[in-house]
Amino acid sequence: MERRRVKESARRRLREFDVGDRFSRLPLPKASVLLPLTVRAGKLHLLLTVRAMQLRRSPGEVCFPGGKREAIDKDEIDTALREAKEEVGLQPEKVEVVCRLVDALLMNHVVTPVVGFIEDTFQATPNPDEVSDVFVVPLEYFVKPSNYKTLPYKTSSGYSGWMHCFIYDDHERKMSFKIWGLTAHFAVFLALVIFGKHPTFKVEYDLDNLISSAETNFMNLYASIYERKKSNL
Ligand SMILES: CCC(=O)SCCNC(=O)CCNC(=O)[C@H](O)C(C)(C)COP(=O)(O)OP(=O)(O)OC[C@H]1O[C@@H](n2cnc3c(N)ncnc32)[C@H](O)[C@@H]1OP(=O)(O)O
Ligand SMILES: [Mg+2]
Repeated sequence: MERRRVKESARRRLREFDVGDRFSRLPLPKASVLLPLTVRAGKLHLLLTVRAMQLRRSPGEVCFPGGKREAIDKDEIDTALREAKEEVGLQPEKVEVVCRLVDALLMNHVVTPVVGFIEDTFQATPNPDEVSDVFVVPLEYFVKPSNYKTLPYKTSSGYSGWMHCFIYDDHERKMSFKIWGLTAHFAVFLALVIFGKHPTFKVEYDLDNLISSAETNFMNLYASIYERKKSNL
């Protein structure tokens, strides 16, 4: 009963923030990630992966199941579900897709976060070519962390800013995970959407206008990178 209530309240909030296919036609290559939500002990948790060390890009970093769009994918949701199946053995029919949130930019790709509920009994089977570990974090950690800092960054196109960095200690497994950059950006936004409260650290949004400020941030970043590219042609 508690599980049903927690999911219903999250579902309602998420639907208000669904961008649908609003950003689908941006002329950049596409990638998607799945933000898999599960309810454990009455609380929402997010499933995350650790990338295999032999991957060319971002080896050993924490990220969501996901990857680049392929020709067979009909939309961003298809990409996220296909990649989640390939990487952690999650069957697409076992995911209740709820919404797409505002995109982000990484490595010249538009990355779409797709949010879905998965069963609390799901047992991941990581594909060792791409994933070395799978773990879950209470979603609330991304608004009320015990170990948090910001990291500066600068893109090759000259854009500079800062990013969130969380250290999450999984006491049961006696392991620590560093969650930062794009992955932390999506986790924080998801937690803000669902909990609708102020986090214990500074964020890049106007919390009274979360949807419009997230879209404005994205379009400003897009314009600063993409318009600069066009002017270099
Ligand atoms: C601001 C900078 C940051 O945020 S970095 C901070 C911390 N890191 C993060 O937040 C991670 C962010 N990155 C991501 O989420 C992902 O890289 C995104 C952008 C979603 C792209 O997905 P990604 O996982 O790289 O792409 P992908 O899954 O399509 O492919 C990954 C590589 O694996 C390869 N691959 C594919 N299938 C197989 C297979 N069966 N066996 C072996 N290898 C396989 C792909 O060819 C791909 O390789 P490559 O990257 O093209 O060299
Ligand atoms: Mg991947």
